[in-house]
Amino acid sequence: MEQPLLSYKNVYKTINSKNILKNINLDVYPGMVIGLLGKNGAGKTTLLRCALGLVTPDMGDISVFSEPSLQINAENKAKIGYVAQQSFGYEGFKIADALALHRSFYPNWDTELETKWLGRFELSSTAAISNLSIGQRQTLALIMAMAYRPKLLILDEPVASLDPIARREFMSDLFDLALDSGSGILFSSHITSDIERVASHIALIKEGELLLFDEQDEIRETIRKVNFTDNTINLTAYTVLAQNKNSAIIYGYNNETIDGALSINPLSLEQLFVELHA
Ligand SMILES: Nc1ncnc2c1ncn2[C@@H]1O[C@H](COP(=O)(O)OP(=O)(O)OP(=O)(O)O)[C@@H](O)[C@H]1O
Repeated sequence: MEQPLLSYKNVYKTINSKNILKNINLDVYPGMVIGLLGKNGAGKTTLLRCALGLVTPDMGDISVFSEPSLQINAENKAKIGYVAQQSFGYEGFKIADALALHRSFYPNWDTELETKWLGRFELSSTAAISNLSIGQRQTLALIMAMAYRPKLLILDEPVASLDPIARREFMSDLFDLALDSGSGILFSSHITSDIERVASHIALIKEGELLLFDEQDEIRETIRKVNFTDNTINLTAYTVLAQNKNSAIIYGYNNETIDGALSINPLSLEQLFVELHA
């Protein structure tokens, strides 16, 4: 059977007595583009940093290319692309020099892709990195992470500072990369429309818990908001993601009748996100 590129098994992390990650189980396989959606402080960055061995879990196992994440060898490290939420080195460099240095670490560097993206995002190779805007720095960081066609790409809010056109183009490239190179991509975002546009799978994290992880199509088709007056309604056939006196968010709905339901409505990803945080 195909091995996951990245696998979290029963992962817990506590920082300063606060439970930041609670029993995370998640597998990233080749071809998957997983959108990790969660509020500020939900644990997205911590989850991503655990995969890179930058944060050590208290319990559970994380493997990357079937190796423990805390002991990834150099060959496997070169197959991972990572763009952090902020921070970008190469201050004092021109774009061309920074790219030349970065490229020298990666034998599989795709120069054509580099040139195409520099052109597309209007980055001049003679520009000084210290003069770039935040969005331009983010774009360059993305080029640096993607041009060696990593097998596993981990992106922490990769497009937050990009304008809508750049975001759209970058997101579509991301999807192509996964399809062309059989890579797996795990990216965090608050922007539900971006996730809807490119993610094959959605992982929804709330207060350190993965509430939902599945194919986007499955989520779209089987998530419903059920309204009712009598909260003895029987929803045991479904995964209930949230419930109050008069409504519930259920998962696994297949167009059947639910006795006692006043209405059963589909939800967009944004509506689902809002409902789960109400
Ligand atoms: N090194 C740390 N020391 C103390 N608290 C931390 C540390 N790292 C993370 N946390 C806490 O863990 C929680 C999750 O943080 P994390 O950065 O993973 O969230 P996030 O979902 O990425 O948030 P955002 O969308 O705002 O980037 C937050 O409450 C944060 O304050």
